[in-house]
Amino acid sequence: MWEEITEPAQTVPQAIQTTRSVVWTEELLAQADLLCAAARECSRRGWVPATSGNFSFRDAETGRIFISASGFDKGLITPNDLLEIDVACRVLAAPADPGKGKPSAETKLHGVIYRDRPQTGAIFHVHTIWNTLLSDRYAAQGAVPLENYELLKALSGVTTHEHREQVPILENSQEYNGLSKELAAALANYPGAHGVLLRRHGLYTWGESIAGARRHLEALEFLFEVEWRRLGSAS
Ligand SMILES: CSCCC(=O)C(=O)COP(=O)(O)O
Ligand SMILES: [Zn+2]
Repeated sequence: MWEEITEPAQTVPQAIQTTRSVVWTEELLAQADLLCAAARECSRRGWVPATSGNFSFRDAETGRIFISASGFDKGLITPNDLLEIDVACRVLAAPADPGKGKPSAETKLHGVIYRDRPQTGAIFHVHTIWNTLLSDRYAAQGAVPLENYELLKALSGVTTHEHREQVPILENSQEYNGLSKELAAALANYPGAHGVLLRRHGLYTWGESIAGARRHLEALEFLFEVEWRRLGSAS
């Protein structure tokens, strides 16, 4: 485990006016624990280096959304590092620790996915070597094609390896209003997609539950590595 480093975040989201701390029910806290365990596992696998990555879940019963705070080591995340937001990405409640009072810089992207994929129960964002390389390699084509792999069946709704999964690629940007519109367009243009890549940045994937999002993440990252190695051995 890395020692905690308390450097300030490089990207500073909007200032937050919040007067209350997150109120956890037993059921929500169990989900928060699951999300944080998955995020820490991503860190152990080297998928969220140097404070990158962000994670959220939406409770199916209440519609309440919780997202990771910005700019800290996600390998150390606990439920105390989650903020509650509404569908418009306004902060409703924050951790008591003022250093954790800002939601992910990429909160708006989570909001677009929850809005435009209404069945979504969790969203994971990771920066891996394979997704970063492939997002650049296929940028001109606009999407990474993954086809005829057995592990495609780990993606919800896919029942055969004879499937062509397209993972759309967006140009990276620090301007999140514009990027949100690009993301909404990609979700509309690729209705079957289980993830979206930001070029030279990372992957967003989601699922109907935390376990579903985690399964999609593992499958896509496995397939990205296979695809990159296949391209290398083919040239
Ligand atoms: C050093 S990572 C740069 C920001 C980023 O891409 C990311 O995934 C983490 O941002 P957050 O505000 O969610 O910590
Ligand atoms: Zn990122």
